[in-house]
Amino acid sequence: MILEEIVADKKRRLPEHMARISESQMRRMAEETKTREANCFYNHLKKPGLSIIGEFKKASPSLGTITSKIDLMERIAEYNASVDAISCLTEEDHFHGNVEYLKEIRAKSQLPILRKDFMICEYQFYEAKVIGADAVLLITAILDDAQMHDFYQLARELELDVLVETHDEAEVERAMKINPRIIGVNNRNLKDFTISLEHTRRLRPYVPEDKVFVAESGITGDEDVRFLRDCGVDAFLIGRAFMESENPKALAQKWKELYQA
Ligand SMILES: O=P(O)(O)OC[C@@H](O)[C@@H](O)c1c[nH]c2ccccc12
Repeated sequence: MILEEIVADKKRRLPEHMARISESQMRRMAEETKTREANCFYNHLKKPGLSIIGEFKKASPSLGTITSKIDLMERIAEYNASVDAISCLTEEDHFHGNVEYLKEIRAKSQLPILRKDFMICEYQFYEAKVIGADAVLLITAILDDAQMHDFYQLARELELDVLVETHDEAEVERAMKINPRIIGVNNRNLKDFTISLEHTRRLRPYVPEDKVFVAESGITGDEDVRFLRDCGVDAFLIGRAFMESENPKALAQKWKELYQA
C-alpha cells in the first residue's frame, strides 16, 4: 500500500536530514525559535465562516506531476490575498516537496503555515519549528496511540498547532483520544486513491461541534462547496484545484461567497 511505501522512504530519508543538522542541535534550534504568534493556525480556522487552507504541492502519487500555471511567488501573493492558511508539502519522494519551499513561503507570507508531511519522528517536529511552520499534520493511519499522544504533546510544547487527519470511524475514535482541537477527514482513500466527499458527511457527527472540522482533498467544484457547507464544515484544505488554476485567488473568493450564500 502506498502509505507504507511513503513511510518506508521517509525512514530512509531522515538520516540525510540528520546528517546535515543533528537531532540535539535541531532540538536546541527549535527551542530557541521564537513563536511567531501562538495558536495562529487554530485561530485562523476557528473564526466564523468558512476558512480555506491553500496548498502548495508539485506532485502526488494520485495526480502525478502537477504543472502549475503560475510560479510560487505569484501563488503566495494570490494565497496571501484570499486564503486563511497555507499548506506546504515537504515530503520529497512522492510529493516532490522540500523544506526549502516552506522557508520561501515563510519569507513571503504572514499567513499560518502547515507543514504537510509524514511525521514519524521527533526530529521532524523540531525541524518544522525551525523552518517557520506554525502547524503540523498527524496522520492517524500511520501512527499508533502512543505516538499520537507523544507527538501531539511535543508539537504543543513547541507551540505548533496540530491538524489530526482521519479517514474512517475507527480513526476518528482513535484521534479523539488525544482530544485534538483541529480534526480533518481526508476524502481521498490512500489505498486506492478514490475520492468521495461522503467520508466527510458520514464522519461529521462523530466530531464534537467545538472542534475545528476540516474537509481535506477532492474539493474541485461549486457543487463540492455546497455539499460540504450543508455538512457543517469549518475549513477546506484544497490542493489540486488551486494548483491547476491560473487564478486561485478568484477561486477561493468565489467559494467563500458561495459558502455564505
Ligand atoms: O489536491 P487535493 O485533492 O485538493 O488534496 C489536498 C490535500 O488534502 C492532500 O494533498 C492531502 C491530504 N492529506 C494528505 C497527507 C499527505 C499528503 C497529502 C495530503
